[in-house]
Amino acid sequence: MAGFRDRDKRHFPLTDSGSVVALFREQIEGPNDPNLALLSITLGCIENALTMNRAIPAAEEAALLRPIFPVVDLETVEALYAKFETLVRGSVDLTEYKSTFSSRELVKKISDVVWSSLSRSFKDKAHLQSLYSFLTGNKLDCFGVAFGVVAAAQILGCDDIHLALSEDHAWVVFGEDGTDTAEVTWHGKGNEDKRGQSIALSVAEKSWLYFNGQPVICTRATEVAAMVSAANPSINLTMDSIEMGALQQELLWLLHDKGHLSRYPMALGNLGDLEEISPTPGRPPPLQIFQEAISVAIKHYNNHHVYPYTYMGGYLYRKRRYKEAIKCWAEASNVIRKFNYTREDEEIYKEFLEIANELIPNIVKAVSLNTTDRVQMNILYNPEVYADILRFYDGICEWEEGSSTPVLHVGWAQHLTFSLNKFDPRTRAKIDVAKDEDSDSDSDKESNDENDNQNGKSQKEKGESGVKTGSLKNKDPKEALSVVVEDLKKEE
Ligand SMILES: CC1(C)CN=C(N2CCN(c3ncnc4sc(C(F)(F)C(F)(F)F)cc34)CC2)S1
Repeated sequence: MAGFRDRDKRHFPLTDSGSVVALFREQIEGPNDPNLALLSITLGCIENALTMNRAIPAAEEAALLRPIFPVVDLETVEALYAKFETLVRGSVDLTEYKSTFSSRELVKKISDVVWSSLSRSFKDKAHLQSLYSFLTGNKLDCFGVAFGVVAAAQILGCDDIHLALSEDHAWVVFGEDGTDTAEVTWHGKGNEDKRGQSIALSVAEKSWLYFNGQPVICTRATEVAAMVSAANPSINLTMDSIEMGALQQELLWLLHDKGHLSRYPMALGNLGDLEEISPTPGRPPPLQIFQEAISVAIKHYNNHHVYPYTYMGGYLYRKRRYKEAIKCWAEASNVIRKFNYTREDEEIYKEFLEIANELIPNIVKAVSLNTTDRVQMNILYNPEVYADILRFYDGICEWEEGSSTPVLHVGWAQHLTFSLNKFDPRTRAKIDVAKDEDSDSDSDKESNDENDNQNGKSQKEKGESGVKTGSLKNKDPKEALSVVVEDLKKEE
């Protein structure tokens, strides 16, 4: 049973990042499970102090010699912890739930306790992910609600209730073998929340949102990693708190060194981004961290995560390593083609839209203008780059195939033709698009659809009800693209 122990209290007052790291280190090293509520309140308190109401530019603040890192007093954290514990224990009568393992009813009850305390205000602002926000402002974002349910479960001694994460949604797993699932928060805008329902219903749609059965299942330590990853150093749209970013980076390295990021690609991606902003001496470069995230996704999640490739692609794009960036985006598309697009997949749709309609056009514009840089110019004469752009689009076409919601529209075609036409015609003639072998995509898509095939519907037949878009696999690229462009124009 988690509680605020004397050994925890000894760390307070926290006066600098080192004392915060020491508290997290002791909590993670055990012997007991880390206390999620204690750590979330503490981290949220620091984030609040470092990012909220910091109207004065840092330079002036420094001139005022005002200490920036907040002192976190034991009384503050203890009072908020007691408030959370009183709310949770006061609302859930455990004698009503007899079994050793948690039931769906208990999970729903805990979710209701968090849910009913929320104010009805704006939910997708920043800094709404911690229990500090919940306890001082009754506000949580959708991740924060899921995290709050798990922190409350820990206080109740429900050690079988854990956080499950996809790339854009969070839910919980529970029960004897930890395979029961339940929605505990909402997702996106304008979607009715499905709290209490099991996820199985949604995974049937093979949507990216539910990862098609490959979510990150957290332990208490990975739940600490999620809390740290969800910390938000931004002060406003243009400024980040250096101190909060540095603290987040130090905590992620602590978790990394303890092996708690070894099944959490997005946290590794976050760490890679932080290392790009401010490299830690003696630590691996960002690219190596992004590569580690990709390897984890391949090893543990059957290569069903998109973000490891877009983390690396974004980094390479910023470093003007355009050829390698485009290869990453082709790999990202190779992941998304395994899914069917559903209306709750907007976040990843926006990701691919930005790559196709902004980043790749910017690259072909930049290299065709910048004729001095031979290396960059060569991109438009490089059949591999051209083939990777075709692979990128082919994955999106396949993503759309058999989906209930269309992905592509004529705007995509305009950017597609703009980008491809910038390539030298001889280069376009050089590539050999794989004919319709039994490529892994068929097996991937089919393996996802085996239940469809079991009830007699092949992917194609299933595709009848969905949107049909030409896939490039078995056509000459130019002919295939003209099919895609014509189809899209017809829809206009
Ligand atoms: C390459 C990118 C566009 C840069 N940032 C990306 N992020 C930022 C960090 N991020 C995350 N980073 C760590 N953990 C999680 S758990 C999670 C989520 F499940 F969706 C939740 F909980 F619903 F918000 C999201 C997320 C989501 C993806 S992807």
